[in-house]
Amino acid sequence: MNLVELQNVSLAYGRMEVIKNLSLHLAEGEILGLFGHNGAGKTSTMKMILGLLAPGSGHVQVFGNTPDHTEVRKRLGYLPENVMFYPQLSGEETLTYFARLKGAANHQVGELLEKVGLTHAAKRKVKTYSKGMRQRLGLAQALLANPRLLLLDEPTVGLDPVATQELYQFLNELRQNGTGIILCSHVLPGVEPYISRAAILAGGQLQAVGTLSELRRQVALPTRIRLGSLPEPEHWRARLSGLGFDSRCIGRDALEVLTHNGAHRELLNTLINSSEAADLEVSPPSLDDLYRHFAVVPAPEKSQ
Ligand SMILES: Nc1ncnc2c1ncn2[C@@H]1O[C@H](COP(=O)(O)OP(=O)(O)OP(=O)(O)O)[C@@H](O)[C@H]1O
Repeated sequence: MNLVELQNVSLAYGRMEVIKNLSLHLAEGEILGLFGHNGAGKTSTMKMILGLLAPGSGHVQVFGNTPDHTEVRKRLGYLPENVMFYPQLSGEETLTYFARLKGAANHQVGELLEKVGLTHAAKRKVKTYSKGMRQRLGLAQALLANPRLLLLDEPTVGLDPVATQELYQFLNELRQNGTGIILCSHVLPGVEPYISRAAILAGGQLQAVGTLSELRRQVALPTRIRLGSLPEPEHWRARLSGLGFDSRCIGRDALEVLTHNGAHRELLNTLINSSEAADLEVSPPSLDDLYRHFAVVPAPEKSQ
């Protein structure tokens, strides 16, 4: 059974339709990256899964039930885009409060504070927390009661690079234990290795969904080859041009070549057999490249 199932869902605020005929699912043990421009409809989609907004048409099911079902709420964790807490409560009091609301065991409070690296600040009032600390507390709150489904809206906002990587590794562990995760982020490179599938929204419509390999097969985007540590980049540029490859200089001693239709294999053969073999980096189209290709906003609906 899918943890989340959206079938032909549409949603309007007043007369403005912001989600159009959206069908999407999330299986157990999957991390689905939900991507799109500002105003694409990511948060609205999450709110429908949470039962905070009802679709105008179509169906939303969570664990096979309607989202407002009490059992659904108990097994769901949510980190909103803007985390808000009572400023006068300490981190520990905040988490204890949410633990009571969610029926989570008390020992989870200390464990989760430890997990998100806030033990040292547990007794401090939340109003003295930095942005990243509030975000960590928000994550701890979302993880109370061991949810089977996690909805994370921009979870890495305010986190430093190490904390961001730790968060993704932790989400990966949860995924391996069967938790399903939907996460929205505008920072694509960091999340790329961790998502099972990407769903790309633009103007409230699903433009593409699939694993990165599936999305790559749908479009003919170039493979990037970067040649570094070249003693004479201009010499190499001319040589590559003779072989029919356009390249551009990157910094003092590197070149980048964009190859199409599998031509990177031919180029790699040539380069590997060269006596001056340089540092080589081969990159298939990235999540960022795919996003730029698919997230095309219909003109009248551009970013709000
Ligand atoms: N309460 C509301 N009332 C009216 N319109 C709204 C409301 N909330 C969102 N919208 C509109 O719905 C559309 C989708 O907004 P939503 O917040 O879902 O986008 P998003 O993809 O999460 O954007 P962002 O990346 O900026 O967070 C936007 O056009 C937005 O202006």
